[in-house]
Amino acid sequence: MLGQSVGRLLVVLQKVNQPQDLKPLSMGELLQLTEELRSEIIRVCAQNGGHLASSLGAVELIVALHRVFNSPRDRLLFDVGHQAYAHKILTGRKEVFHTIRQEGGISGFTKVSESEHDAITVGHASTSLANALGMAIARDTLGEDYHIVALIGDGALTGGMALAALNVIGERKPRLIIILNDNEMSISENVGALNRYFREYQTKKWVQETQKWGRQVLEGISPRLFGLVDRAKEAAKLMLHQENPFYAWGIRYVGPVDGHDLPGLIHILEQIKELDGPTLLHAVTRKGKGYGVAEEDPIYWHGPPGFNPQNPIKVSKGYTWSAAFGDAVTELAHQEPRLFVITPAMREGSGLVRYSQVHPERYLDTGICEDVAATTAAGMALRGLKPVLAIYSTFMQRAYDQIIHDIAIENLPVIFAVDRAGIVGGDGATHNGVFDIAYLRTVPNVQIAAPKDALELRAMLKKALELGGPIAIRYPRDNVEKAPEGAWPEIEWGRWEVLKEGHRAYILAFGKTLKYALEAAGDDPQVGVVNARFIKPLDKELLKRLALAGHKLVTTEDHQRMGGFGSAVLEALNEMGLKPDIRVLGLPDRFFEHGSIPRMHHEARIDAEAIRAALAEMGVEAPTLA
Ligand SMILES: CC(=O)c1sc(CCOP(=O)(O)OP(=O)(O)O)c(C)[n+]1Cc1cnc(C)nc1N
Ligand SMILES: [Mg+2]
Repeated sequence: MLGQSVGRLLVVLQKVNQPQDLKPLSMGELLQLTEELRSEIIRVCAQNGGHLASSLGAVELIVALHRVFNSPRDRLLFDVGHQAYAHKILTGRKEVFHTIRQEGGISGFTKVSESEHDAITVGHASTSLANALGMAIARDTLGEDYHIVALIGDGALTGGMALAALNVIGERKPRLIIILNDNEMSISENVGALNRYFREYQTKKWVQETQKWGRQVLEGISPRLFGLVDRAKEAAKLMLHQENPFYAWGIRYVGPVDGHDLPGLIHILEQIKELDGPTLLHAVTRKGKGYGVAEEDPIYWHGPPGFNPQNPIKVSKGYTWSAAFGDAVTELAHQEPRLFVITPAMREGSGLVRYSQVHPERYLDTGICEDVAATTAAGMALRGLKPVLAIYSTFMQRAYDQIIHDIAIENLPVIFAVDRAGIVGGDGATHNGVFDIAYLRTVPNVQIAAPKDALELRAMLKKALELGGPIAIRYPRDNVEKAPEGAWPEIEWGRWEVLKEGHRAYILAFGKTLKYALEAAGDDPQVGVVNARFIKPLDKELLKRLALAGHKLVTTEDHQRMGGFGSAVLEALNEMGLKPDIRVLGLPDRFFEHGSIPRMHHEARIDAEAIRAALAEMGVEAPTLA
């Protein structure tokens, strides 16, 4: 069942370019608009890929928000921002919506520099509430008057930033509205005590509704009896209300309401906008609403690649580094009973679905809270486990202090399986994993490695378990050749690998840029290639040997040049009093938006052409083709 939205004519949407165009529409037109928005979101996600299920589930909420409030005067904040496709269409970007996440196109998340209607720049979860708090304080301090509404998903609400912001909001009580978009899903099924509570609460709410029905029946029989039931109902409501966690946070709670009931949402938002202080509206939605396959499998359709909207079938992304990690750690856990894997809400993305099924007793999804995940790993390590924290490079930024304070100082045996290291493509600047070498290598005790293939990944994981201490093993968003099951090669820790000899120059590369190095060297006898698979510690012995032999050196990395691997090499050469001719290639000091990874690598000057240019600058010209 596809859902009625596919391929609709955009009759009402033709009349809507800006949010104020919603005001004169009839309820019938608004309802049709929701279907047309769904049709447009499906059409564009089919061609571009993107966050389909999340955006389909938030359509009514977004139409209601733009009907009731007045963006950009009123500030509408979207947590993570991946569910805001309808918002983008309704706020002057209808004509460019088809460029979303494409080279030079609009961002897949809300972005302040993209539109006055985008209140915050996002991509990482759980930031909307603190932003809303700050905006409310600014508004009130400056004596201004406008509404602030933050739409946050149940997954994003598992983030510590969000929960801590509630604590501050509930005490300061600024006038703001929080809409909890509760679809029981993060990317995977949502986790956590709050999530469980909401499920129970909804059941209790059903009981309340049943009581209401019962009251109407009783009213017909005996007003006295009705009075008893009414008092019982009030008591139940009080109990529910007091049990309601937002009550403890000092935040008015309204709900749960049907997040797809557009008239109901508009009505209740009209009421809530008049209230002072903080109000949380709990809206229950269905992820993927209106598109059958996405409703049935919101996990796959959370962020699918392109698809045929008339015949949407799942496509395999090929064998990825994430899958290689998942296979390796699933096998390793059979060999090492103390191994325990933690993911901060990225089970699918980190390749852990099978691991979580094979070793459920040694698997933890903490929800979207990388800080908690890291320190939980510390606690496990302190008491004898060997935790592996599977974490994206970009999201590990959320755990920086925990890595230093809770893990590195005591040199605890925690392995970081750092996925999506490097530029990631469609998700853009908020998701590029291009800072981890810089922010990790300055931390004492932390070691950093980057395997060239799935076999080296296995070798590094196994060796890291033996070595202990905090060890980050980083790998890119890419496909990789599958390693044979049961293959556990040895590796000489800290030693680089010469892949090709050269008599004048050597390229030092690792991870994704290794293929650029091999491409640049080709069969040029002048130029050698080193798999610099250990970033900390460097292989200073080999580095010294190359420098003393008078070789020119080029380093290249899919990471910020500042503070990256090349910086480490320069520091080491300086320490050793060596001054070879060297060029350090890496990402320049700016952000890279969404787009084609190879093209961005080319633009960043870290690819084969840039390597050859650097060699030529040092007098090592590529051999002219015979
Ligand atoms: C896009 C992205 O990177 C998403 S979307 C998402 C699930 C959000 O669930 P929520 O319930 O808030 O929304 P829903 O999809 O509408 O159900 C996660 C975990 N992530 C990855 C992620 C991980 N960790 C952090 C700090 N930020 C993000 N964005
Ligand atoms: Mg959700």
